[in-house]
Amino acid sequence: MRLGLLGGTFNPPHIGHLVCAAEAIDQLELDEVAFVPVNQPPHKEIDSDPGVEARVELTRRATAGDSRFWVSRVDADVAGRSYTVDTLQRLHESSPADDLTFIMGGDMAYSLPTWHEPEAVLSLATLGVAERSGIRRGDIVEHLAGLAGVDQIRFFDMPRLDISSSAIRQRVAAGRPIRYLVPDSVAEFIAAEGLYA
Ligand SMILES: Nc1ncnc2c1ncn2[C@@H]1O[C@H](COP(=O)(O)OP(=O)(O)OP(=O)(O)O)[C@@H](O)[C@H]1O
Ligand SMILES: O=C(O)c1ccc[n+]([C@@H]2O[C@H](COP(=O)([O-])O)[C@@H](O)[C@H]2O)c1
Repeated sequence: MRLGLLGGTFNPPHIGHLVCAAEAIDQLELDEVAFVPVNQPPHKEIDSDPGVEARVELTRRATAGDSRFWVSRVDADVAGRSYTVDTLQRLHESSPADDLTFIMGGDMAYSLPTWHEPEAVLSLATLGVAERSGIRRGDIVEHLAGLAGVDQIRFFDMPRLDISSSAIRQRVAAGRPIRYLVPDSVAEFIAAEGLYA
């Protein structure tokens, strides 16, 4: 199977994540996309973290309407920080026949040289990079030149959606609406649990 992986904090998931995954399936010819909520990302503290179980539940709700999407606990179950190279290694060991594509927004691709063992990441998976926030593929390729396996990167287009989880949290805190920016079932859980208020 050609399996896409979209890793993130998903605090909360929003339509930018869903469009990104759907466009990756379409343009990179993937069969499915597993959303991978991370317990603790390697490079940042999670702002207003409701806990990994709440973020897993939010991600389940966000992906429930599409049979090609599912939620993997491979990083949620790791105590402490998880590095993508380890995540890919675990997935490769559990399903060696799967062809893995690690999907990310262009902003994340730019940071790849600072990741833990980026060349090993590129040896374990294709990188599927969405152009986002005006970051151009030429700039990314130039920035990553010199990394072995950089030819493993595949780009795909998506409509620019200027939406981020931080902006959603700020809206909730300010009492502004988030309807249409997140699936209704996500907004309902945020309201019911009083998240980000
Ligand atoms: N609007 C968007 N368009 C395309 N890709 C996105 C968008 N928002 C997030 N992504 C990508 O989804 C992945 C997971 O992102 P993450 O869960 O950290 O969301 P975020 O909105 O960037 O969060 P935050 O605002 O809290 O930093 C990353 O690869 C990120 O680049
Ligand atoms: O492995 C690394 O060094 C590494 C560094 C930065 C980000 N990542 C992964 O990239 C994904 C998106 O990160 P973020 O910050 O948008 O949540 C998520 O799965 C992170 O674990 C991984």
